Order: sequence, then C-alpha cells, then structure tokens
Amino acid sequence: MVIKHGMNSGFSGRNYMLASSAVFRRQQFLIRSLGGYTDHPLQKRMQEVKSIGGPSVEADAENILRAITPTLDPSRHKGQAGKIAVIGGCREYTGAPYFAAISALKIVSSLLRLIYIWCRFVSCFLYKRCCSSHKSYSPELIVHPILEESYSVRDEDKRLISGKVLAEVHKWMERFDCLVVGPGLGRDPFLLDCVMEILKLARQSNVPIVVDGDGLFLVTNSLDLVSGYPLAVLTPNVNEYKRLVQKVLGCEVNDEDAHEQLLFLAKQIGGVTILRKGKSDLISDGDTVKSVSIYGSPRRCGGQGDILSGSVAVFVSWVRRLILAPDGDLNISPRNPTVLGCIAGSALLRKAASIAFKDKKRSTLTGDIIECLGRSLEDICPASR
Ligand SMILES: NC(=O)C1=CN([C@@H]2O[C@H](COP(=O)(O)OP(=O)(O)OC[C@H]3O[C@@H](n4cnc5c(N)ncnc54)[C@H](O)[C@@H]3O)[C@@H](O)[C@H]2O)[C@@H](O)CC1
Ligand SMILES: Nc1ncnc2c1ncn2[C@@H]1O[C@H](COP(=O)(O)OP(=O)(O)OP(=O)(O)O)[C@@H](O)[C@H]1O
Ligand SMILES: [Mg+2]
Repeated sequence: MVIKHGMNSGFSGRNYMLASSAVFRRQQFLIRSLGGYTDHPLQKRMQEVKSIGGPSVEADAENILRAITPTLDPSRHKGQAGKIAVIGGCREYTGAPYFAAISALKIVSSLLRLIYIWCRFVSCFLYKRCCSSHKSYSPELIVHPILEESYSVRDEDKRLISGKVLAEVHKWMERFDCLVVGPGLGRDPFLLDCVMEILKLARQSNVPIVVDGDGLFLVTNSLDLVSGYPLAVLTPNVNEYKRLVQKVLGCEVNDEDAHEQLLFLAKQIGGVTILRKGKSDLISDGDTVKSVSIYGSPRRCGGQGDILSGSVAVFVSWVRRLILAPDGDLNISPRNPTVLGCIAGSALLRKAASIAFKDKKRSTLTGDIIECLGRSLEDICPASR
C-alpha cells in the first residue's frame, strides 16, 4: 500500500529525517490499529465523504456526520475507535479540559476509553486538587498531572522540568489520533513554553491538533507553530477570532464579508482549518468556506466551546482513519479531514444544545448539553444502522 506524504513539507535536513521517520512510524501505527475498521459500509461512507465539495456554503452536516461515524462492531476492542489527548487545565479552569475530554468520551461510547488530560502540577496540594477533581468528575479519564507554572519552578530547574514533560508526552504522542490543546490552559509563560514544545512534537509526528481557548492565545502570538500545517484546526470564539484577525490581517473583524475574511485568514496561516464559532459556525481551510447553522441553543453558558473542541477531535480522527484505511481512497486531499471533522463536531454539539435547551430552558448548563450528546448522535446516526 502506498501512503501519500506531503503534510510536513516545511522540514529540511536532519529535522526532515526525524520528522519523516516519526510520520512513517505513526502511519504504520494507524494502519496496524485499523483492524476491524474495514467494514463493508466503509466504501459507501467513503463515497459519501467525497461528496462534501458541493457548491452550497451550508454544509450537509448531518449526512457528513453519518458518513464519518464508524458502525458499532463487536469485534473491535478498546482504543480502536481512536485515542484523544486533551492538554489543558490549570488552577482556575479545571472544568474546561474535563468538558472537552468527557465529550470525546461520550461520543465514542464504549469504543474509546483512553483520554489523557495533561493538567498543571503546582504543588502536592494543588496536584491533588486538580487531579482528584478530574478523577472525581469521571474515573474513566486517564489524567497525567505533569505541567507546571513559573512560580512553582526555580529558574535553574526550568530546562530539566520541561525536558521531563516532553519526554513523558513523547512516549504517547505517536499513539494519539488527535490532540486538543488549550481548554483552560491559562497563560503562564513557562507553561505555555512547554505546550509550545508539545505542539512542535505533535506536528513532527503528523498528529492532528485542535487548538482552543488559551492554546489560541499561544498560537496567535507564535503563528509558526501551526502555519502551513494542514492538520491544525483553530476553533476561535468571538474574542479569540478578533485577536487572530488583528494579529494576522492587521485589521478589524468584518462581518459584512465574513466568509471572504475567514477564507483569507485561513490562507494567510498556510491553509490551517479555522472554525469561527458564532450564530452559525463558519469553517474554512483557505480553499473553501462551509457553514453549519443547525439550530442550537440561545443559552450561552461557558463550556460549549470545550464540548465542541472534544467533538471535533473525535471526528477529525475518524475521517483520518477512513482516509488511511487499507481500502480507503488515499487521494482525498489531506485538508479535508479537518473541515469534515469541524462540520460533524459542530452539528453534533448544536443539536445536543438544542435538545438540552428544550428541557432545561434558561437553566441549561454545559453538563446538560454533554448529557444530550448521546441522543444528538443517535438522532443523526442511529447505533442500529
Ligand atoms: N469551567 C471552566 O473551567 C471553563 C474555562 N474556560 C477557559 O477559560 C479560558 C478563557 O476563555 P474565555 O472564553 O473566557 O476567553 P476570552 O478570550 O473570550 O475572554 C477572556 C477575557 O479575559 C482576559 N484574560 C484572560 N486571561 C488573561 C490574562 N492572563 N491576562 C490578561 N487578560 C486575560 C481576556 O483578554 C478576555 O477579555 C480558556 O482557557 C477557556 O478554555 C472556558 O472554556 C469556559 C469554561
Ligand atoms: N450566537 C450564537 N447563537 C447560536 N449558537 C452559538 C452562538 N454563539 C456560539 N454558538 C454555539 O456555541 C458553540 C460554542 O461557541 P462559544 O462562542 O460559546 O465558544 P467559547 O466561548 O469558546 O465557549 P467556552 O465557554 O467553552 O470557552 C459554537 O460551536 C456555536 O455553535
Ligand atoms: Mg472557549
């Protein structure tokens, strides 16, 4: 089987050798772990996935979601539906990475159990608090409390500590199907330096990355981290988008020409995929613009963006697997997985939000929406199909 490269064209010399061997190892790993993923409906779903490029700006989101979602197959074992890592969390924001991780876990149901959260490690006391809060939210989450903030580390120890963090992440990197970077990460400079190295490592290993929350603060100030990487997805909210537009385009957000501006922004960042969250979610990879306007919820409780980032990560990894499947069509543009994943993630979240709102009205909270993810998925893509 021939696998097309070309996703890391920015590497040269020794870096290229290192990167390409990491890419090769990772592709081999993905193919090995695809066992059981070559079900008969795969061909049909591949055809459906290819039909995304229609002329309409409004995406055929529910059909895309159905085409991407693997059938439930008793012959599969845990982890075969994908492994997602969420890198985020700090003393203030323990909720955000949890929302992202539990959403990914709920969507893949019993097929995925390996979710990793890297949350900040400040001291034994905070380590216990941060770690135990995640564990008590859900014992199914696997938590790696390894990140630290500046004030808990002496200057002379910083190199050593960041080396240890990277070594720990490196052990797992090639097994991940997607990283979510940034929910509740905070803005501590030392912490962000470590995450910067993790992003570089993910890119060298060809792992898709969904950047959200404070991860967007980081990449907006260091665009090289994602620029030209087709497996990067940025999911800015209204403030994060404004900062991105100001930094990259040097102007203000223009809602009159929202589609053109988004297209240009994605192009300027070298073809990354941007999902601009709002009344309609707008998605562009610099080549095309799609929108998802499925009715959601008028309630704007904090945490819906975190659900979205976890959902997008799952769908991006599923499209990638479809593309890399031994019987799959490897000619699909490498950019497509991220656009398709964004469309599906957005559709799922918005439908879940609308179901939750019907029941809870003004008291709808993020937890209520997470509880409706299963029904949302079932409504669009029944488990019995
Ligand atoms: N329950 C939770 O733990 C939640 C945490 N969240 C996290 O909260 C963080 C902020 O997200 P928002 O959507 O509020 O971000 P926004 O950028 O929309 O708003 C944050 C506001 O606070 C300011 N700000 C934040 N940190 C600052 C700092 N260190 N120095 C100066 N100004 C600062 C920003 O400039 C902005 O005005 C993200 O990491 C996000 O993931 C949200 O996801 C909501 C849920
Ligand atoms: N005005 C709106 N009307 C309807 N839906 C919206 C609106 N704004 C956002 N959404 C939906 O809510 C989801 C989350 O977007 P939001 O702007 O709340 O993200 P966020 O601020 O990053 O959230 P978080 O609090 O998790 O950080 C989006 O996917 C979008 O579908
Ligand atoms: Mg957010």
